[in-house]
Amino acid sequence: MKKVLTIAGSDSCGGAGIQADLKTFSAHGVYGMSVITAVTAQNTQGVFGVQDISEEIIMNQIEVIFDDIEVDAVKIGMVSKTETIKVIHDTLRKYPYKNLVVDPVMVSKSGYHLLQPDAKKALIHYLIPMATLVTPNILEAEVITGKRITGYKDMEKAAVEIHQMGAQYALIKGGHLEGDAMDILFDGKNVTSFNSPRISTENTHGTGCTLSSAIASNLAKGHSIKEAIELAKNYITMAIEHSFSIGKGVGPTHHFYQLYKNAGLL
Ligand SMILES: Nc1ncnc2c1ncn2[C@@H]1O[C@H](COP(=O)(O)OP(=O)(O)O)[C@@H](O)[C@H]1O
Ligand SMILES: Cc1ncc(COP(=O)(O)O)c(N)n1
Repeated sequence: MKKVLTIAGSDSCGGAGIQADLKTFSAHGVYGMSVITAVTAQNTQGVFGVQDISEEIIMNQIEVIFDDIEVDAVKIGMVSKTETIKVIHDTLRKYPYKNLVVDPVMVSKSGYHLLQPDAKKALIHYLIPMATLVTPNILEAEVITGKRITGYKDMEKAAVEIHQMGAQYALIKGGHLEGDAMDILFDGKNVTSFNSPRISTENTHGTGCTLSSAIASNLAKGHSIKEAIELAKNYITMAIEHSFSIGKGVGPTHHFYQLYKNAGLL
């Protein structure tokens, strides 16, 4: 069985973060492991508290996994602050990690800053060059490139620019624009777009976490980058179609092995 590691924050209500990642891994039939960077007190309405995990324990978690287990892919999500980013960078570098998907999580759907504003530079400097794939949403791509993104052409330019910052591939997610939900990949040579009709729902808590974990699972299974994204795009579209309300705010996406198996996605 393929083994996939998420390095991310815990979301107590289970819609995003480590919990979404592990559910996505299970639905893909890969074995999920986790390094927790921060614990959030979060529900569908917002983030009400954050406790960052010490650098020492983050380092310990990464080391004991890699010292013991062969890891087929790694996904990085919420990294909170500069010290967290540095310790992840310094520790991962000691190992032959592969298929590293970096989701540069900055602000939650509920508007909470999950990355301290002064840590953006460190994320760009330390994590982007390590990445096989970086998956920013529109706001994150704007912050990383320092340029406004209002449509397809801007997304294309941002993907090229993020590739030039050292990521092997860059996927700009269009979930926050209008019209179809279109994501744009730059692979160093060509631009490819991944399209799906926009689903009318409020329940999109954890969509970015789910997409990046699905891509990491598919890369671990040996799919090419384009196949991995194409399959993950189908997965997230279905997960949003089957999303549901669990509280008073933004509900989660759906992860159910049999649903995806029946749809021929696994
Ligand atoms: N309403 C929607 N309908 C269909 N796909 C969506 C919708 N919202 C987001 N997506 C897709 O979900 C994935 C995550 O995108 P996005 O929501 O932009 O990321 P994030 O959670 O990081 O803000 C992308 O593939 C995007 O195109
Ligand atoms: C621990 C954690 N990680 C990531 C997200 C981003 O997810 P979203 O953008 O859907 O709020 C989150 N809310 N919480």
